[in-house]
Amino acid sequence: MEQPKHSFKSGFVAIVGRPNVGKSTLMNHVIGQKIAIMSDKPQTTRNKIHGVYTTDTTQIVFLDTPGIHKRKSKLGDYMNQTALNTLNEVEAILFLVDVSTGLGGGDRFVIEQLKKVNTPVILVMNKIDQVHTDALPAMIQTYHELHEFAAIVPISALTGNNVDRLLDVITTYLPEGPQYYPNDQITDHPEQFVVAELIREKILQNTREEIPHSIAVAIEDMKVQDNGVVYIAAVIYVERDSQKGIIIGKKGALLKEVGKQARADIEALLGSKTFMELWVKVKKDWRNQDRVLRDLGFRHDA
Ligand SMILES: Nc1nc2c(ncn2[C@@H]2O[C@H](COP(=O)(O)OP(=O)(O)OP(=O)(O)O)[C@@H](O)[C@H]2O)c(=O)[nH]1
Repeated sequence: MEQPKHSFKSGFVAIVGRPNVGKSTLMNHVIGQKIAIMSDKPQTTRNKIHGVYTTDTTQIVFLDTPGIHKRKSKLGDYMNQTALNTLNEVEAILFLVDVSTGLGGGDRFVIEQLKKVNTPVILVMNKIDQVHTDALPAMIQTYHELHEFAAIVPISALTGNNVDRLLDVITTYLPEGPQYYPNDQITDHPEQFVVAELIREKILQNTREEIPHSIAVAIEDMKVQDNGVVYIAAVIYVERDSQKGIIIGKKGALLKEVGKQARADIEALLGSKTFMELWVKVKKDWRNQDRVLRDLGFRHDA
């Protein structure tokens, strides 16, 4: 994946909210025809990707964080540590509430969890088509007193009212970053693109110009093992033997460091322990080989 020439902003945003507040409706509206990735396979990881919104200048990856919605578990009133880890890692959290039913116990529970993380929380007051606008200021005040939200955006996910503004607000919280996903690729394995991109990023961060941005990372295997650990086998493709040597480093030191740094990010993203194997292979002129490009999940315009 080439780095875009102009500045590109990207990042992960978690959506939280009790059942029925309109999370799926919002996603359908935002992603619409631009739907890039929707996995209907049973979850291989705990953080499901809801959808990916891509424009010329931005990519927002929306994550579902199932753990936070649970009021009770076997351990009682406990909070899923995985969900908390995710919420700490994302750029922003969208907290959806339903203004037509008002503030409920479910909302209060989620707010308590949100207080445990430092990530900016955008309060999204959904279903404003169901209430008179005069009623909104008092509702906003009620939420305002419960938590210090980074922003409060009233919307109707159903009609699309004010959703553009919500996207603008989200964008202000995104750092400059790569386009993690291709524009129009439909895949059952959305996580693999991100995992590959994170490994590639760590290689570039740990090397100098001698390793071009054109290196590619292909995920050969990614599966959840019986013990819950996600096994990842990845191949790093370079064009020359000298590049292979650089990436492996003295006694494998550089590759080890790349693996360590990538794993930390990947574990935070997936919410699971991982075991990762990395290989470096030389594939001369791989950039000109169409089939290889497709195997690597590359866009044709890349
Ligand atoms: N009037 C109105 N109805 C909405 C709006 N957004 C969602 N709904 C309706 O609310 C219901 C629940 O919406 P969903 O998008 O399924 O809610 P969800 O949060 O994804 O629900 P879970 O999957 O149970 O977590 C559906 O009947 C939607 O049509 C809105 O802005 N206005």
